This record gives sequence, C-alpha cells and structure tokens, in this order.
Amino acid sequence: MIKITNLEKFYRTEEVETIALNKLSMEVKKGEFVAIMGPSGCGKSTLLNILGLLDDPDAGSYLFNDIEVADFNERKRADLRKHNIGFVFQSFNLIDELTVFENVELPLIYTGVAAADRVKKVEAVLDKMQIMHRRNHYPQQLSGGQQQRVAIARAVVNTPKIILADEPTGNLDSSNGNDVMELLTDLNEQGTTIIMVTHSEHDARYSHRIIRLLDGQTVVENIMI
Ligand SMILES: Nc1ncnc2c1ncn2[C@@H]1O[C@H](COP(=O)(O)OP(=O)(O)OP(=O)(O)O)[C@@H](O)[C@H]1O
Repeated sequence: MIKITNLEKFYRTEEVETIALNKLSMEVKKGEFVAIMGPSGCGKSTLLNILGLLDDPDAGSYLFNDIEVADFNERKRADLRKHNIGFVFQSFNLIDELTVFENVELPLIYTGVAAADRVKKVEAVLDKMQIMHRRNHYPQQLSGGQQQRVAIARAVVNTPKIILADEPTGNLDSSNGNDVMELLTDLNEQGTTIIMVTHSEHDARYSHRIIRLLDGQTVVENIMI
C-alpha cells in the first residue's frame, strides 16, 4: 500500500541545513498496524506529513497504491488525500465553532457527498464511536477522551484506506488512551491500515510492527507477536 525508497527531506534556513529524512526506506502493507517510534527530532512528524501527502519530499520515491506520488503537486495531493487518508492528532484538531456533528460532516462536504447521505454516514459513525448523545455539543464542552472519539469519527467517516495517527493518546489519561487504542485496533481489524507515531511503548504494543527511527533513518524493526 505504501512503499518509500531513499526518501530525503531537508529544511534550509540561512545558516543551517537540517536533514530531517536521510534516504529513508520502508514499506507498509495493506491491513497492517505499524507504530513509528524514535527520539525527539528523529523525523517522525516529517515522515507522517509526507506519508499523509501534507508535504512533499526533496528526493526519493513514494509509491501510494503503486502510484508514484513524490512529484504530485498540491492539488493532486489534496485530491488523493481526501479520498484515501484519515488523520488523528494528539491535540484532536477539531473546529471549536462547529458542533460534533458538523466537525464529522466536514470531510463529506469536501468530497461532495449529498446532504441526506451525509446525515446517515455521520450518524452511523457517531453511533459506532459512542458519542451520538453529544452530537449537538461543541468540542470545548467535551472531555479529552470524547474529543478524540469525535476526531476518530471525523477521520473514518469517508472510509479511508489508511489512518495516520500522530501521538493519538498524548493528551489523554490512561483509561481514555486505552479506549482510543481499542478503537484504532477495531478499525484495523475491519481492514483499515494504520500508521501511528508514538512515544509510548504501551501504545506501540497494539501494533503489529514497530519501525524505529534515528536521525531520519530506519534503525530497527520489531515484529510484535
Ligand atoms: N519547519 C522546519 N524548519 C526547520 N527545521 C525543521 C522543521 N521541521 C522540522 N525540522 C527539523 O527536522 C528534524 C526532524 O523533525 P521532526 O519534527 O520530524 O521530528 P520528530 O521525530 O517528529 O520530533 P518530536 O518527537 O519532537 O515531535 C528536527 O531536527 C527538526 O528540528
């Protein structure tokens, strides 16, 4: 599903050049649940942004479902992204001015789904995430665990092929964190590929495989049993 080869990303300022990804290669197969770990500054967010088509690499190949996307322009990236990729962030990234229902509806508006179908899809996913009773609340009226359930609902409402999660439990207590990991596990068992950046060895144990990065390179891969 994802194959990157010799991927490079540099950040240049006037004085210094930082190599964020240094000829990084990795592969993620359809249906896998992969954790990406490594010390601060090793390139995890940079990698996730490129995998999520939010940013482009400076060199190397990125095959998404066998299509070379490394040289896609922003418009083509956005098109592929909105139909295929769901994002879950540490800080939830919900829109405060929109209700729970409206936040989850947004990706369906972007992909042109008709209003009646939107209602059905949003209600189904809110039900699945057990947050239906809060559909008319605003994000600030919800607990952190509830906000992350809404964010996961928003990530999956378009039935993406892949979910990219950046520290999804980072702002949650352990009980809410475990609930979020269980939700991600359920989605994975229903066929969604998941790539999750985490600092938590506990959360990483929910995955099938850990890719460890250091200085923009893969250093080791652990298969979970
Ligand atoms: N916009 C930017 N401009 C300049 N340098 C950057 C920029 N973004 C990231 N970097 C640098 O690139 C390297 C990789 O950063 P990245 O954010 O991908 O690391 P990370 O592994 O996600 O770190 P953390 O765990 O702290 O979030 C770091 O050395 C960082 O300082």
